[in-house]
Amino acid sequence: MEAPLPPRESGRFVAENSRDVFVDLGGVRRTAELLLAAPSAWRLESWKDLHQLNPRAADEAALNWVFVVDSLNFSFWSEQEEHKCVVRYRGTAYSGYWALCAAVNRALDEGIPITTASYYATVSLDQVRNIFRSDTSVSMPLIEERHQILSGTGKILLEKFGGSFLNCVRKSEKSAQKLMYLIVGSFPSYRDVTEFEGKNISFYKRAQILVADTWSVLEGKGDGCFEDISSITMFADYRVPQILVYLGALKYSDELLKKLLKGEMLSYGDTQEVEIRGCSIWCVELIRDCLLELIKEKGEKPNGEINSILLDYYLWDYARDHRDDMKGVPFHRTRCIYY
Ligand SMILES: Nc1nc2c(c(CN[C@H]3C=C[C@H](O)[C@@H]3O)cn2[C@@H]2O[C@H](COP(=O)(O)O)[C@@H](O)[C@H]2O)c(=O)[nH]1
Repeated sequence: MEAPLPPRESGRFVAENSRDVFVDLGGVRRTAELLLAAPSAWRLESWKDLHQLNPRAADEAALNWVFVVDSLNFSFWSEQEEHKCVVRYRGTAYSGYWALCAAVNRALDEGIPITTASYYATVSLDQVRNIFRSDTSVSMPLIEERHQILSGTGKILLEKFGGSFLNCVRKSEKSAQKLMYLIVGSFPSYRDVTEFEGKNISFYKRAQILVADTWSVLEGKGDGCFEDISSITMFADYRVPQILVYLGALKYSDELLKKLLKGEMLSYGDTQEVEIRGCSIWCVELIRDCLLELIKEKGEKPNGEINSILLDYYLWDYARDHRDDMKGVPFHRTRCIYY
């Protein structure tokens, strides 16, 4: 099989050939203007400042936390919004992605070394059920897949990288692209690839967010000082497309919108599912270009990196904070281990 197009080129190819999802340039500009007004929010330090469950440190243990979390960072949506997995941790109830982080931190507090490869390489399904137990009657989705991925990934990390993700990062020689391809080459569950209009394409959503979270947890310094970090695209999940539609930067055909409003599921690799993910990647690339233009027009210099990672983080957090406003805009329901 020929090598898939890299994520950015895949996004562009999908956007140029999409039939049910469209980038709206007026909405792209309006979203760039919204972001321009909030420069303090989308900065690298926000990864720790805004999120109490993220590690405070920038050391090997923090990296191994990021690695386990991003290996399991997929598919948290529930059939009914009101019945979902919730993890209570230090007095706060967390759902979705944050329920995963809360469960990892709760396990560590309970003395379970969930971020140590020699532990999770041989973890049992019962132990995984206990670690990710919900405080409601709704369990975290795909718990058996999470067990498979944990033990398989732990074994590979032990065999190839001495049990520490830091060794994998160091092999990338401070290149974000090298690290991304080292991750997808070493760990099968990160191979987020599919076919569209006869071409092999890749979104590598979890591999890209793992590179981004590595950059963030190391605060862009030392082993995390990637000279090509801005080549990483937005992470094609099921939340950022929803906020892009809400902000008018992305549009769905009536037929697709009707399907999503009915709660119909899309399978991983379906044409419309690929169009939503690919157009989202390309849409955020255009928002970033437009934002850089606006800053230049204002005669200002960007303070620090302005890249698709920070825009993605900001949009994802914005979606979390505006969940109620977005009630009328559906997210697409795909059950898979890739996002
Ligand atoms: N595009 C994008 N997708 C992201 C994230 C994150 C978490 N990153 C945070 C951690 C550190 C940074 O500070 C980020 O704020 C999770 N996801 C995806 O969302 C979905 C979960 O959504 P919900 O069901 O509402 O919790 C699921 O597909 C998950 O894989 C992101 O940043 N960008």
